[in-house]
Amino acid sequence: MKVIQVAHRGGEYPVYIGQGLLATTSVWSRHLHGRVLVVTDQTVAEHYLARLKPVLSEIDHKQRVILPEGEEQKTLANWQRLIDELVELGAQRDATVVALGGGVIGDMAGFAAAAYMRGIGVIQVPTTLLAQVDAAVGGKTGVNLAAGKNLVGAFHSPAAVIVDVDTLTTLDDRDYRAGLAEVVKYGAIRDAGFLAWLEQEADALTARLPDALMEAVFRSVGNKAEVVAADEREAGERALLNFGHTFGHALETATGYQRFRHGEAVAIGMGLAARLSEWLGLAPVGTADRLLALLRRLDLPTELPDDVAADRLLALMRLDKKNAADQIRLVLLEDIGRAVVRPCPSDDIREVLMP
Ligand SMILES: NC(=O)c1ccc[n+]([C@@H]2O[C@H](COP(=O)([O-])OP(=O)(O)OC[C@H]3O[C@@H](n4cnc5c(N)ncnc54)[C@H](O)[C@@H]3O)[C@@H](O)[C@H]2O)c1
Ligand SMILES: O=C(O)C(=O)C[C@@H](O)[C@H](O)[C@H](O)COP(=O)(O)O
Ligand SMILES: [Zn+2]
Repeated sequence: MKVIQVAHRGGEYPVYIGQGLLATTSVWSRHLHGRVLVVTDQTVAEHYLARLKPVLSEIDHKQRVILPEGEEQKTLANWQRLIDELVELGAQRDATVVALGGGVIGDMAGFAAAAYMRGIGVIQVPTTLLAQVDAAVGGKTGVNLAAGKNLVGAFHSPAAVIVDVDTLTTLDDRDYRAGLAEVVKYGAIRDAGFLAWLEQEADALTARLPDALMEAVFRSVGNKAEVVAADEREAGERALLNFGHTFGHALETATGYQRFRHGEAVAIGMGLAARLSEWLGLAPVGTADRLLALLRRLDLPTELPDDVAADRLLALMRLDKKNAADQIRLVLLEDIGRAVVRPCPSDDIREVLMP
């Protein structure tokens, strides 16, 4: 097992990465306090809820809630359901929420923990690649609105993150590949050496070879941990983690959170942001093609669908949380491994939305 410590304003928390951790009581014991609410979704419950038995057997007051799955379920209504479950459990300030699942469960359960009694503990137990390399670390929690992605939420650091890479064996191909998009993101924005390694290991990664996969998870979490420790509340550098997301979130919202996985929308968005970076003369010619080639090798989508209008996407991008002074602010590349945030006029953005 490897452990990465993540610093935050209240102290630090460990991210444990290894095999068989769901049932390793010694990893869990010092982080479980008070009454325990385990939050998961149907598919994850079928695969993994029983594995928590040894860990939960000593807890007298516990409850589990199994939510319907999918991005369209990351709603205030389901968040409210979690709050109601905490009340019914008699959870007090010392209670613990266990978020067992992908990023949807992690964001929603984390937000319930952030809000209930103004904040109780949460242990993030990510079971998708995307959640292991990104969503579970850093304390961003929240839900979507019909008007926009993650528009309601809070920063709430977990007490611990338990990454059991064994869970990735049951993940379907589409969700696995979606997770690779966020892995590529770290290489693109801040770690050119990692991107070169990903190019070398693309086949091993699509085949889920254990050594390559473990290395990808570890290096991704390391990158994320460094960024969020330096800028927990997104006052500066953390915004770079939003590379591809301004386009991606607009695409997810425009399609009712039902057509694209988050990672797929981010892959399309990273391609657009890279093309725009080149068109603006910010990144050297060839930067976008290199990134797009890697995304395609990983079987990720890179093109906008024909039936989503550019003006609809632009309208949704105006609601992005990075914006200020009525300007859309985008994460752009200066090169592979170097990113910046820049205000961008709509006419420039149209260049890549309507090429
Ligand atoms: N908080 C953050 O910093 C952050 C970062 C990145 C993404 N996110 C959010 O994460 C969400 C996307 O997360 P996701 O890609 O994990 O999607 P998800 O949570 O919807 O999970 C995808 C699917 O995989 C299934 N699943 C989960 N684990 C499984 C396993 N081990 N075996 C088989 N099936 C399994 C789920 O039931 C679901 O159907 C988005 O809402 C995104 O906004 C948040
Ligand atoms: O941790 C962050 O910061 C990120 O931006 C990571 C993103 O991958 C993630 O999708 C996040 O939820 C986006 O946050 P938002 O603030 O743009 O909604
Ligand atoms: Zn993301």
